[in-house]
Amino acid sequence: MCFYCLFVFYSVPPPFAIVSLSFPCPLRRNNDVIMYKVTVVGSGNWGSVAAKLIASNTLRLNSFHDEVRMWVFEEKLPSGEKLTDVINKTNENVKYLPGIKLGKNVVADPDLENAVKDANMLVFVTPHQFMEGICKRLAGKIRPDAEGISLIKGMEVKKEGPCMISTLISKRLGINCSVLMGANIANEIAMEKFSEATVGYSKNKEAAERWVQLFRTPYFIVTDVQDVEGVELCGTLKNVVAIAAGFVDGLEMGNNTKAAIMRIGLNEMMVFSKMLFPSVKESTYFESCGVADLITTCLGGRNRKVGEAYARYGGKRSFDELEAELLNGQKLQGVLTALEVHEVLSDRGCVHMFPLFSAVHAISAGRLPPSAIVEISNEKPRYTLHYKLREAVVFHVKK
Ligand SMILES: NC(=O)c1ccc[n+]([C@@H]2O[C@H](COP(=O)([O-])OP(=O)(O)OC[C@H]3O[C@@H](n4cnc5c(N)ncnc54)[C@H](O)[C@@H]3O)[C@@H](O)[C@H]2O)c1
Ligand SMILES: O=P(O)(O)OC[C@H](O)CO
Repeated sequence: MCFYCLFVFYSVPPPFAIVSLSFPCPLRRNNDVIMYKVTVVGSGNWGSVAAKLIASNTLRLNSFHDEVRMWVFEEKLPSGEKLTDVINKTNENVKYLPGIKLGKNVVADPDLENAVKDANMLVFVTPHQFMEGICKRLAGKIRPDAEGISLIKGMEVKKEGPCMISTLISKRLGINCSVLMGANIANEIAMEKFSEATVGYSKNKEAAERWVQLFRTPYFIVTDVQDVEGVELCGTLKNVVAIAAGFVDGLEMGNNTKAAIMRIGLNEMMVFSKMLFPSVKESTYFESCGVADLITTCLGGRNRKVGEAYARYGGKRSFDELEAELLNGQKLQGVLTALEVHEVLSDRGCVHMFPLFSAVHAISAGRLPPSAIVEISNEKPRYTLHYKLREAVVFHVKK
């Protein structure tokens, strides 16, 4: 029900309200049936901004239910109040997105099963390490006609091999799952500064277009590409490069070195993606999810920030400690992803093809000093990009 209808419902005496509500709502452009109900699973920094973007559109678009439910991993604030209660009272996520109103139609809900039960559009946006547990809890509890989208930048490595988060969601919940990635530092989008994003889908173009409609605003431009793996791997792997960029900042190596790290990183991202999924399109790297996200994350992201601090302390303080000190409950993805990438590379016997990814893992695991990150950029490249791409694909086919 829209705000006008709610107003009629509560302020007009019952018999007249029923008559009024049986006419088409004057605030709706036509009398479409409302078909889609959205729940956001996650309420961190990006999760809260995603809820804000979506909530501004569900109010405007006929086919979406106005209310947007947002699942909150409940926690107590220093005041003793519950985060969910404070969000619902103030319309602000005071811990993960202070100072920004989410929209009155965002309802925070600490009960995961309750939050998803009526939704047929599920937006997943939690740190990737929590998704396995969340999927276990949700299996069999969601609508069978639900569609999913993952905004999560990360992957899992299982015994059977690497598993993208959208695949985990698809398999565990039995639903189609697209992805949305891009140059999207959440705090900037919260302030409605212009940015772009990419929706990646595999088969269902219609669903992808609906996601574009749900997220797109005049300041948040979303396009779709048929390359779900390419888009998701861009978002996942750039976090490893961002850690490297942070090391370079901490070592005060300057802009040329950082640009070199970004170039080498992009190269490794492309080769790694092709190795896992030969179908990944090179053009995807020129969408917002590719080179643009790599740039923004290496300039202004949280992975970069904590990587910088790690190098400034000469590797003497752990990432966990620095994350807790600098990010107030927000989570880094890059260190865990570097480990996951390393496991894939070791398993396939091709660590040597990825000196930057491997150095980030070795440094963050404390086996090399932060300065090792620039030593690898002194190495003569042993392959051209095309040679590497070919080798990666051949390797994949052999496996
Ligand atoms: N913040 C950004 O700028 C940004 C932008 C684009 C994509 N992303 C991606 O979005 C995803 C979510 O990041 P975010 O920034 O919204 O989160 P965040 O790092 O700001 O917050 C951490 C969240 O995890 C929750 N949490 C803590 N323990 C948990 C548990 N055991 N189970 C479930 N949840 C738990 C916290 O309550 C909080 O909501 C990540 O994959 C990130 O890479 C973030
Ligand atoms: O702050 P980071 O490093 O998690 O990066 C945020 C976004 O992914 C940038 O698009």
